[in-house]
Amino acid sequence: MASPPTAGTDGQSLEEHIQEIMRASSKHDIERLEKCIKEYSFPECKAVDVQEPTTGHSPLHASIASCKPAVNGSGTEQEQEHETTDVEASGVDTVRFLLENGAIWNQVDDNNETPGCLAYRLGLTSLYQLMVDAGVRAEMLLSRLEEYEKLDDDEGDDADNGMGTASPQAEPEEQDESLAVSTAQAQAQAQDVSSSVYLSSALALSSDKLLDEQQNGVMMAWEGGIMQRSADALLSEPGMQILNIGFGMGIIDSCIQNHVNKPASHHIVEAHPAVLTEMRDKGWMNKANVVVHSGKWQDILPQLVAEGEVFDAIYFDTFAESYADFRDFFSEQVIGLLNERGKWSFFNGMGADRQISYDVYQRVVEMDLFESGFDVEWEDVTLPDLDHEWEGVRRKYWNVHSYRLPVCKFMD
Ligand SMILES: C[S@@+](CC[C@H](N)C(=O)[O-])C[C@H]1O[C@@H](n2cnc3c(N)ncnc32)[C@H](O)[C@@H]1O
Repeated sequence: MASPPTAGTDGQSLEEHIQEIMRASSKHDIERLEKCIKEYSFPECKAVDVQEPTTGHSPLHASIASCKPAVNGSGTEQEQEHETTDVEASGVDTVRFLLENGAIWNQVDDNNETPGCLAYRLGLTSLYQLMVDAGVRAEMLLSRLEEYEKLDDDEGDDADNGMGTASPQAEPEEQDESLAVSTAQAQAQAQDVSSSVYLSSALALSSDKLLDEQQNGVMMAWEGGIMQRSADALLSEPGMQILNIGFGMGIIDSCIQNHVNKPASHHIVEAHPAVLTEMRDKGWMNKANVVVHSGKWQDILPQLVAEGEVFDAIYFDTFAESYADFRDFFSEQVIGLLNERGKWSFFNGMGADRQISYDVYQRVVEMDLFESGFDVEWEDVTLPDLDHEWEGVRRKYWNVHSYRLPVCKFMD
């Protein structure tokens, strides 16, 4: 939140203004909120974005928190449920009103929760859904703005920016540092490494993980189940031509090699010199049906298209690249490489450090895939308990319970 001035203009202190806004929010008093928005215009901070000093709650948090289902009620269970539903309905109106008046969807409180995280934790489904919708709108708007900016910028600039730059604020230059959690931004912070830095950094490979120089998890063995299911989803019959982008620990490539539906040919694109050395040491360059392409997919894939290579299945899982890179991959490259009845998939880890980001990204990706001419089906994969997996890893990048495995095809 931008710091508001210390005194109001009507004799009331700013703290009193904030208290009034928070009270109106928790009571779902839209009339009073309307008045607050009109009257308390802080030059640097909108009334809808104030934060309560002891909890860091925004008006959105307050509106949601007061919908919390009562634990000790006197009525029957049914009556309690009914009460909760009524409160939630008035919460929905208030949250909608705040969002329409510019409230920031992903402002975090002192508990590191966005309003959506709070709604999720409290099991308030309709409020959670409203916050997901708000996140999707903000992310889509931002990604469109970025496209316009890109058009204005020098066309050949391929500088990497981590896993995306999206933020819910409409204008990137107006971003406030304390509101830094958005889906794509969370990823950027999670990795905190650009593609060019990553590709020239030393790597450490152990039996259960591949780390970069800053101990970011590039790949971890717990993802093995996801890789197996992804290979199963793609290899529907023997004798297919498959392309995998990003070798990492070679988990999915081993699943492909050992699959009951053995592929006729198996191409792998890998850009990191240390990973390529490991591949060489482990004999991947000499396997009968394997072709390894050393270099970035951005350079290799256009060559494969020019050579007329076509695949029945493609898997995409790179590291330290932006969402814009990924979008370039599926909007520009897949069309030239995938057989018209082929299938492709990708590692769906965007926003996976909190449920709301994961859900927002799923919708954003779905829309972008649709725009590029793909249908996507999602399969749920239950994950094991990951609590003990993160020792020695800089940041826990996975914080959602189940994995949604995408299978994409050209639209009919
Ligand atoms: C997350 S790992 C892949 C893990 C793999 N799916 C597995 O099952 O072990 C990502 C890999 O992509 C590679 N990579 C990153 N950027 C790349 C790029 N632009 N082109 C090709 N490979 C890239 C990384 O070096 C790394 O080996």
